Amino acid sequence: MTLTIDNVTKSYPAAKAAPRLALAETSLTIGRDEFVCVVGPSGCGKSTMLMMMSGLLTPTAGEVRLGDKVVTGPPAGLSVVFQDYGRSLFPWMTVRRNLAIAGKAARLPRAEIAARVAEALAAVGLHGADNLYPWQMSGGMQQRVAIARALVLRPEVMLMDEPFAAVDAQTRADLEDLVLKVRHEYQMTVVFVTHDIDEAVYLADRVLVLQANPGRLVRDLPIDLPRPRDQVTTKLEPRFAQLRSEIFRLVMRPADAAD
Ligand SMILES: Nc1ncnc2c1ncn2[C@@H]1O[C@H](COP(=O)(O)OP(=O)(O)OP(=O)(O)O)[C@@H](O)[C@H]1O
Repeated sequence: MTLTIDNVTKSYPAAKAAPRLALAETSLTIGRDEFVCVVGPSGCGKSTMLMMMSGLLTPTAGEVRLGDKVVTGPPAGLSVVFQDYGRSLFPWMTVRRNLAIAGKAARLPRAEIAARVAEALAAVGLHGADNLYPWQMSGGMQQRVAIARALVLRPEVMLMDEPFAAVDAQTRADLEDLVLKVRHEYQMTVVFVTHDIDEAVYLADRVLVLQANPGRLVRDLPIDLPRPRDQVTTKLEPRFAQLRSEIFRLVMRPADAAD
């Protein structure tokens, strides 16, 4: 399904000041099966854009569409994974129950939920972890559980908001490869917000660069690196370094610099 942002503006009300313009007049289309990373300095509206795609926030002007339907609340066929797995998983529930709850909310039959939970746990490499509690697992394992829970819905679109920002470098590299694998297996469109430019270049088919004050899209850059990707050889490619420098310059330049 195509995800469309059509001339979207978002401002937040402020108590004793003019509303804060978080994202200004932004338009873009994300095609089926694309992997799009969103980068930009802090406060440029990355999470705001993602939350409007998820239907958890409403645009002040313009519209978001999934397929030909305007997004007015959390749509079917779309899952979100947040950075803070500690808060998004229920610590008093086993892994199996944490995943099953997503299927119950979608009113799936019990047998279907059980099959999807097993499938999702196998997809993230946690086969056999059903009866553990989140607090018995490492941060990386908990984020795998959060990804598995998103997969239970077999989403067409997965939105990820800095999902690997809180884990160590090796775990992060493993999780990056995991997300490339499950994206392929579940044939999902992925929109992935990150502060890490290397991560964006490694994962994405396209990188969207935003700038702040107000948040706006300044570059939509195709990532022409060969697939399948590999943490060592891909990151040592001269083209990887060129793309990373181009994006770094865009992210770091002053917001009022001419295009
Ligand atoms: N609920 C809110 N109420 C008021 N202002 C908000 C709210 N959420 C975000 N903002 C403001 O909107 C702007 C964009 O915020 P947003 O979190 O989308 O940026 P971001 O690029 O994701 O930032 P970061 O990289 O630091 O997470 C910021 O100036 C932020 O302070």
